[in-house]
Amino acid sequence: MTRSVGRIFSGFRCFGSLPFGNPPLKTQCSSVLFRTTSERTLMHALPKIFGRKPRDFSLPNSSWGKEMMQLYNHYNRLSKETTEGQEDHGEQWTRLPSYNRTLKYATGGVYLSKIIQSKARLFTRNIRDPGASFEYVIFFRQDKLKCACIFQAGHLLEGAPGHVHGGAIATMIDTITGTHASLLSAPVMTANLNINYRSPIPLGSTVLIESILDKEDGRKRYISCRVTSTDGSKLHTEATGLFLSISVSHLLKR
Ligand SMILES: CCCCCCCC(=O)SCCNC(=O)CCNC(=O)[C@H](O)C(C)(C)COP(=O)(O)OP(=O)(O)OC[C@H]1O[C@@H](n2cnc3c(N)ncnc32)[C@H](O)[C@@H]1OP(=O)(O)O
Repeated sequence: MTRSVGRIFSGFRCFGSLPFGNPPLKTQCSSVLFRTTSERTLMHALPKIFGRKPRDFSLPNSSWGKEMMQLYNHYNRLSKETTEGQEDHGEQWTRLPSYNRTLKYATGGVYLSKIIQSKARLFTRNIRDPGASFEYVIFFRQDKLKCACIFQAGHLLEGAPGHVHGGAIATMIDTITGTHASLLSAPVMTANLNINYRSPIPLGSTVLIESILDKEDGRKRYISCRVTSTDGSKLHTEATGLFLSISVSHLLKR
């Protein structure tokens, strides 16, 4: 039990950055998660245990439009160039892989059924039809002071006719600011979100969501966020969030 809780905690440290996909994250997470030979063996056996390698939802698919692809290529280029050139570590961006069963994959399949029900899926990744709901990819800067998310809103996210539902926008804001906070000090939970909706987001369009760390104070992380058009000229939404780092036992309380 204690060991399982320990592994879950390790998994949370990689909450937004899982041991598959991007090489820098793989190194970071695997050093935490798979220290023993048996754990490494388990890691190699994972595809057999789960049948196949989990789908990384943050990679391009056929539904991604021109703007989504342009921005993705932009951040991807910055990630590769700075990684290869080792020029400026502060400006180095990294793509975060994204799975629909984050904690299960982050912990190499070791989890407590009390926390993860077998049918549980990450809210933003539970519709497999490409382009129907939340298409997004998050990049973070290596110094973790800034995250950038490219978000294309699918037809299932309608609120006001022809526009994205405010709750869907809030979900994306919680996702990027929560991911940002968890990169700084996982595990975290959202304590407060304040959102101002400034201009509606047309359904099917692509927007840029950027988050910055405003302040750290003990267990508290204050993160603010702006949703804009991809060229930054139009402000759609502004938000601030407070995230509190928690102990794993907090999640076991019922
Ligand atoms: C991969 C995708 C990532 C997505 C991330 C999504 C994350 C989520 O959505 S989490 C789900 C939504 N959030 C929740 O359900 C959280 C529910 N709330 C809770 O569990 C608890 O209230 C929790 C954990 C936030 C805080 O509880 P606890 O750890 O006991 O802290 P507590 O002792 O009450 O407060 C600690 C400090 O924070 C402050 N604080 C707590 N809540 C708030 C709040 N809402 N507003 C302002 N300050 C607050 C307290 O005043 C206190 O301040 P100080 O230390 O200066 O006295």
